Amino acid sequence: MSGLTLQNIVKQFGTFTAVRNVELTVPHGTFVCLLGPSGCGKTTLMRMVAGLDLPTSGAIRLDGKDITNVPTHKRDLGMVFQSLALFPHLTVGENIAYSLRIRGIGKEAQKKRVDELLAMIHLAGYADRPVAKLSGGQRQRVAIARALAISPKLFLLDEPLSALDAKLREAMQVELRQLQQRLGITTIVVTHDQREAMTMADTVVVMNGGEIRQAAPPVEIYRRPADTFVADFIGMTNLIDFSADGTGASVLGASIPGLAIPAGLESGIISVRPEDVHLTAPGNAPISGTVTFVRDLGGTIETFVEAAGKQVVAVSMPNARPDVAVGQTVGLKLNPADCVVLKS
Ligand SMILES: Nc1ncnc2c1ncn2[C@@H]1O[C@H](COP(=O)(O)OP(=O)(O)OP(=O)(O)O)[C@@H](O)[C@H]1O
Repeated sequence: MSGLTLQNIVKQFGTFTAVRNVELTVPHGTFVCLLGPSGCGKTTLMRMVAGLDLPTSGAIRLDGKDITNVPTHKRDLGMVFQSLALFPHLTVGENIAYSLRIRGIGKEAQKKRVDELLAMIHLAGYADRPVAKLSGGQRQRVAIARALAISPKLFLLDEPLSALDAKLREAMQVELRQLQQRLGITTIVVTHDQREAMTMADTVVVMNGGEIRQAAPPVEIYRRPADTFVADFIGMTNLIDFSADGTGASVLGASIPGLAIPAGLESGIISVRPEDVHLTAPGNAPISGTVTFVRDLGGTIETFVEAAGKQVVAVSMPNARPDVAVGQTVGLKLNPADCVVLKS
């Protein structure tokens, strides 16, 4: 298969298991984000893909070839790691040309490639600038260009945008994704920022405790989280207890017929996105509650409702603004198809 395959990767540091039984396929030309809280094993996994660490067991294949024991410099990688800063005493052009120069590529070819890359990162004409005179965003673009100079098969970035302020960071996320799409390069990015992962990735790999909890396209991670950890980590969802009642489930003190509960499960948690909670008149829906807070964010309106002692959030667009006030009793409609039964 063309692309990267991780087969049953385990990494132990002494008796501590930092990465456990990771199976992952990254098809050629796709963009994967490794996402998870601090200490979940993202960097450890990335370092093994880069050849900076050896797995305790398991195999890594690139385009079908076993590269588990191949040293980093023979893996055909471009890397942007936090620890790999630009060379401060070199110019922008010299930084980008570095890996071409050590491969013995001629001066003319180096210059041509540097100009090509500078145009790609919107810094045409910057070749002779000292890197010390660049802004944070410009530096990050130069680090990206330097990693891409040799046209690697695999592009690895560990928290590449974390040092940038929020606005620049968002702009760079779009830029990085566009660049990757233009080049069609297989790319893996480590991040702990769910919004960043959802913006850029074809596949978001959510990790916790050294394990992959879910690997899926952003929309699926968002709409159909696999378990309570993923739902909670992605955030802004309603996590509601249910108990099976024969025809469906009892949720917030009311019966929701048609909710598909796996056989044998008597109770658990469902995830319902706030945009799938529909507010209606109290007699119009099985669940009723009291409005406790309304937050108008301009683009969306969030209505907080307390039902059966639990807080539920409903999100509406301004063109469907709910006519409700704090203290009012409302009905809550949940469509069984929008309720995701989570693994614990
Ligand atoms: N060389 C090492 N020796 C011992 N333990 C290590 C080593 N490297 C990482 N660990 C441990 O392995 C676990 C995973 O670390 P890792 O750096 O992969 O997490 P991470 O998800 O990248 O976190 P962060 O977002 O904070 O960088 C952590 O508990 C860490 O302390």
